[in-house]
Amino acid sequence: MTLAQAGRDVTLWARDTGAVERMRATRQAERLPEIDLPARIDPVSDLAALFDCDTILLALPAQATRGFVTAHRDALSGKVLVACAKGIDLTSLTGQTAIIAHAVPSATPALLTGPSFAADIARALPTALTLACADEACGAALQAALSTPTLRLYRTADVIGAELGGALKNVIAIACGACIGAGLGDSARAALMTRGFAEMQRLAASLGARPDTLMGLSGFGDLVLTCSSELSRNYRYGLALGRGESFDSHTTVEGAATARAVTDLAAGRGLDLPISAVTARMVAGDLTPLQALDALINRPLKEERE
Ligand SMILES: NC(=O)C1=CN([C@@H]2O[C@H](COP(=O)(O)OP(=O)(O)OC[C@H]3O[C@@H](n4cnc5c(N)ncnc54)[C@H](O)[C@@H]3O)[C@@H](O)[C@H]2O)C=CC1
Ligand SMILES: O=C(CO)COP(=O)(O)O
Repeated sequence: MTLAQAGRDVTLWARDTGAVERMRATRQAERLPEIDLPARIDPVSDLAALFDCDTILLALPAQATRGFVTAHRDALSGKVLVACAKGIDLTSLTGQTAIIAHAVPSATPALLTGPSFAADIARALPTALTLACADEACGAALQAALSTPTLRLYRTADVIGAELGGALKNVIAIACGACIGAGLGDSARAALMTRGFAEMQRLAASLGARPDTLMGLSGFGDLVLTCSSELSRNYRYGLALGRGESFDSHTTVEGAATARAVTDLAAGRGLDLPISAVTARMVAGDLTPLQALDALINRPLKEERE
């Protein structure tokens, strides 16, 4: 939307031919109601249309990326593939760019991440994001190509750090939603955000991320947004958990699978990540929010820096 508003031609591929036909007919997308698609967006359902595109943004749920890039590795060969998903793949326990690199070795993987709700960007509200690419020349070219008058991109070569910030904040957002949903208050949420951020930094450092990346838009920035806005699906899912209500199972909630992945990664590294661990158990239905609180608040007292 923002690229088309800025005058670039955009091909929008989707697998659902009915949805594509409706987008072509109504010039609106069902997930972004009441916002008109700019004329420069061309919705298509034939993957062959991507053969002419040298840069492709992949906006699939994180757990779907592996299957998609593996199935379409020939069509994606040699392209610049920009992952937009925020999650850790449960099978490989890796981020999106490692999945792309493994499935399509001839592609150049990159990542677009940071605090942004789709509806805000589509409405041309001001937004700042992180563009991460290990190939620095490609990263600079992408930064220029994907920035618009309302979307300001910052660049980094620390792909691991940017990926982990975006993935891990979703787990903490579920915990924060559960906290508010269970009526535990804003002070408790601030504690969860802060101690949750410490867990994000600890795991990211053990996986090779640069500390300053976690302090940036892709880490701290997205944590703040996702833990404090009811526009976030991860936060709303947490709210439902806290209230003991059900949640629409068709809605993409990346933090649910990533909480499990974080538990596996932490176990393999001997890391203690208590908020992520109780969140994974709440998601699995093994712990109520009040039992989670009990488990966290009764831990042995310690120094804050530990
Ligand atoms: N919606 C938002 O505001 C933001 C979303 N993201 C991230 O983008 C990723 C996708 O999120 P949304 O677009 O919001 O989710 P969504 O659930 O609205 O859309 C995902 C789309 O992928 C399609 N899809 C699923 N599996 C597929 C497959 N195997 N092949 C082809 N298409 C498939 C679905 O049919 C759906 O149209 C997530 O990781 C999310 O964290 C990141 C920043 C903001
Ligand atoms: O990543 C997002 C905001 O930056 C979107 O958050 P949700 O997936 O929780 O809706």
